[in-house]
Amino acid sequence: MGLVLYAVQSTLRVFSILPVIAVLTLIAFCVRRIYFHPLSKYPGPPLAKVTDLYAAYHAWKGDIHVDMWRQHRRYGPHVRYAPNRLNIDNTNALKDIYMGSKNFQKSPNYRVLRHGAANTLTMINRTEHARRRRIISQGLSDAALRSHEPTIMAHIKKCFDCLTATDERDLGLEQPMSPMSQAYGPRDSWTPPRNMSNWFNWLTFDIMGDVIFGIRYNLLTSAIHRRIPEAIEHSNVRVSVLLQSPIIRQIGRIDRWLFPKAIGARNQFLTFVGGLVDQCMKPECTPIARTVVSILRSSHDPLTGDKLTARELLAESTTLCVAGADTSSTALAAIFFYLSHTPRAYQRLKREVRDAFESEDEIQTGPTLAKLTYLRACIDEALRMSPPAGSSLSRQVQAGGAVVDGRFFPAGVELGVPIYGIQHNSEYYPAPFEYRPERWLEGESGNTKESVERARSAFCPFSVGTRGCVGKGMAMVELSLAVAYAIFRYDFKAADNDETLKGWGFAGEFPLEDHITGSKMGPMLLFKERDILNSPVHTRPKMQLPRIVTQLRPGVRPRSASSPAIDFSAMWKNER
Ligand code: HEM
Repeated sequence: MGLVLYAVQSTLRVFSILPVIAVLTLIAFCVRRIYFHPLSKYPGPPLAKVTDLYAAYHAWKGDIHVDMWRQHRRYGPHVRYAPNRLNIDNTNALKDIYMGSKNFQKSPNYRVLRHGAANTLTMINRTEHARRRRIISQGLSDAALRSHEPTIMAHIKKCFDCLTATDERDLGLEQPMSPMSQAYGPRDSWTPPRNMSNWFNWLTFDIMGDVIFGIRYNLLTSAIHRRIPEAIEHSNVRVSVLLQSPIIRQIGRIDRWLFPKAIGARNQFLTFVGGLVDQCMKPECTPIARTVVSILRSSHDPLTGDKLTARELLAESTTLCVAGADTSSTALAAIFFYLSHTPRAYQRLKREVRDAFESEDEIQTGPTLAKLTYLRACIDEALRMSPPAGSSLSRQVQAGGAVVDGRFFPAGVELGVPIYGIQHNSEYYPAPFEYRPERWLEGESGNTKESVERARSAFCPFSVGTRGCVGKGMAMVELSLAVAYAIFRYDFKAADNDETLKGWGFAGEFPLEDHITGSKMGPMLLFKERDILNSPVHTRPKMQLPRIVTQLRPGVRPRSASSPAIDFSAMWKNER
């Protein structure tokens, strides 16, 4: 009996000291992370030094890009933003991490972004990635872009035709549109306010569907698939949290009950894209024009001769679709937001574009568009202030360590440069919260060659180096054509009650919630057809440019002697 009592008492004693052991272990764990970690000498938010749940919280909230910027203002250029992760806010780090030493790989956390097989964006291993990228680049090469351009332009025209439709009922059309000129006459009064985030989401998804798969989603004209961009936004909330703190998924899949809506949305999207790829892979599917998938199906790695398997093709096309649509629509919404709230820039851009072209059919990539330096400056300035992917893209130091910004970092540590943060660093951009396209133009507003180069050196909305955006050329074509076309053909202005400006914007900027890419609202804009007939007569000589074919899926654009092959890389050569 006494023995039993003794056993019970001992058990109770052990149980009573368990919480004490747990607390001591936790303290030891925190002390180790704070004081005995290779990053312990770097400052940062106290909670972030102990757990990556700090970063996960801001990813969930959507203000991680702004918080990273804020922490640099508080602690300086080096901020420990998670126990094993350091953010560095200068151009030395941008060069060293993304463009310099080969001793970096993407953070293993990128695995949470995978849909089934690994893809170019989520691949960690450098050699594997290089092989895959050599194949993917063929689908987005300059030659491929030239064949995609008429499709892109046709969707842009359709978008503005729809959103300026005289008949409001047309906005919810369930049928594919009839030829635009018949269905939509010119509008000579202001449209009601249009939510441009929606319109640009629909536009860019239609473009990606057509260019990648040769399939029309028709989000611009039909409500049937409009839930897809929303589904991606929901899904991104969960994934952005897991990217910061993958342990949330590893511990008993608690993400399933934290984000049930996001998981449902992801499955909805994957089923949708899976269906598209299935259609494209059928032998009888022969698209009218070249699509990215049709190019990738027949491409092989020039070094190894490898081709993509069906599974890899699915993973790649899904990624291209998401990576390309979401980001470009955010960029477009930001550009229109800043133009509609900066009359000086808007007026100057109007003059530049309207003087350059005599008819909308002249608007295409080529020497004239490339000469529109203010247009390019307006786009860059919007990408600087509201980068569609604004947080820090972590890279892991490999065996042997790496020197970054003059300091040595051992293997296993993760480093990154916050994109929104460095693009708001006043060392590179005086008055960083002001929309000033002129800052990109040498000789204007006191800009010197050095000051413009300094601004360029920190500009990284597409990231830089071998893991920089493979779709940058295509994105810049989309943005330039859409802005030039809208400016040429319409007048637009912000709605008086533009909700975009209220509530969740930061320092008067276009408000973005950063969940890997930015989710957005607005701007609310009104459009009116420009009165071309009564505008001042152009005095410049008419340029000999070929007309572009405007119907949807027109095939490869015809070339003539007056239409030299365009070197897209040269057009955007200032970019890295
Ligand atoms: C304004 C539009 C765009 C922006 C701001 C943008 C931004 C970026 C950024 C910052 C990265 C690096 C991501 C990282 O390291 O984690 C990236 C990578 C990537 N982007 Fe874009 N992107 C845009 C448009 C596009 C388009 C149109 C496509 C496809 C057609 C695309 C496809 C990709 C792919 C596949 C990668 C992975 C590249 C690699 O790791 O080799 N993006 N993009």
